[in-house]
Amino acid sequence: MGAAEKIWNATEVAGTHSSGIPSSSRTIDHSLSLPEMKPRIVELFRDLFKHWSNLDESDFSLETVSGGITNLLLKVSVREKDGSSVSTTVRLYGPNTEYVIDRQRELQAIPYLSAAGFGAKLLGVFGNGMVQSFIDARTLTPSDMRKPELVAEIAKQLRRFHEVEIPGSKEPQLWNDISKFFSRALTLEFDDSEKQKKYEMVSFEEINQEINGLKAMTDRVNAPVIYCHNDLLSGNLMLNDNDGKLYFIDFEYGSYNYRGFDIGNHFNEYAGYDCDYNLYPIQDEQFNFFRHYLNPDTPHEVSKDALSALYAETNLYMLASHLYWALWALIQAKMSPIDFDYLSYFFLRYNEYKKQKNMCFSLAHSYFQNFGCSM
Ligand SMILES: Nc1ncnc2c1ncn2[C@@H]1O[C@H](COP(=O)(O)OP(=O)(O)OP(=O)(O)O)[C@@H](O)[C@H]1O
Repeated sequence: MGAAEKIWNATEVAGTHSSGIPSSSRTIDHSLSLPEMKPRIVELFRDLFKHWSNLDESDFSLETVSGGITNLLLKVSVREKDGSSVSTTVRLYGPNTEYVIDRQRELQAIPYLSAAGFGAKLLGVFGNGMVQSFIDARTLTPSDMRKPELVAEIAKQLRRFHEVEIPGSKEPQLWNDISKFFSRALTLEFDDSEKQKKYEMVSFEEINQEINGLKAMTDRVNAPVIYCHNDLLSGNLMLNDNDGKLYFIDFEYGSYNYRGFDIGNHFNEYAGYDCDYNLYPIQDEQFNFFRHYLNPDTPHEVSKDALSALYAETNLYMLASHLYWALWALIQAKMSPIDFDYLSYFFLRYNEYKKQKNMCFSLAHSYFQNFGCSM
């Protein structure tokens, strides 16, 4: 058993899931270089993991895994006294990410998701980040994500994910989050005059009407409320090619939410990093996903009506995913230190919403006519 597992088991034995995780109030400055960061990370590890407190600084090695769009992710390998090596990741939360991410919500859910076999194991938390186990797998690309054999596996796992119960409120967060993002986005001011001009082109009155109209429409759909990942893009899916194990990672946006939102949001991610929405899955591809999601053991037994119902639900909530990330991008345009054209990203997502709206609404209307209001 590796040390990481030893720590994990110890924390589980120590008591209820969330209370047993080692924690430290230390923070690590995001802007330091790796050599400057190293002694601070070593101190943090000594603080969190007492059985590593006697190791030398030279027993620790650091490398960057990813800048991520949101966080800085480091791989920290620890050489133990017996010569074995344990690999962990240290995630440093990006500055100002608290404007769009509820860290308490994330930390509350991780131990339960982890106990159900999802994601990396949570080993420790600190002032501005967390330590997790290192997953030995490769990150999927957007084109991997649509390969039929992987689609089946993703759909099955998403179904299992949606069955995890997280204690606390079961209230769906979609419209609460959209409303929070909307209020925050409404009163931004940019020092850069070009950005300010672009921002002033946003019609919040129109967006508000769209939010209300879409909410009224989705309220007519009886979408199950379950624990959702809410950000299932290819970068959050990892695959170990040797044993075929697929990992869902990064639960920052996880919450109780509508089933159709999680699936529709995942389908939007087929557009990939170039945001080519022509790559959105066609009906046959969606049905393939739905079959494995609805009936993982006997996918070919799913009825046509069940497929049509989930099709209408998913494609209505797919619109909500565009509104959600469009408003998120406005806040990021102001708050994020990352050099990315978030304002253009707002227009991209909002224009795609407008482009798809009529098609998705008429799909839902014809579903309501044929099958009544409840799906
Ligand atoms: N526990 C882990 N073990 C190994 N690699 C990991 C682990 N967690 C994340 N990664 C790698 O780092 C990348 C970024 O991680 P993550 O998605 O958690 O960061 P992020 O800043 O939230 O990114 P984004 O905002 O783009 O989703 C992942 O795509 C994956 O390649």
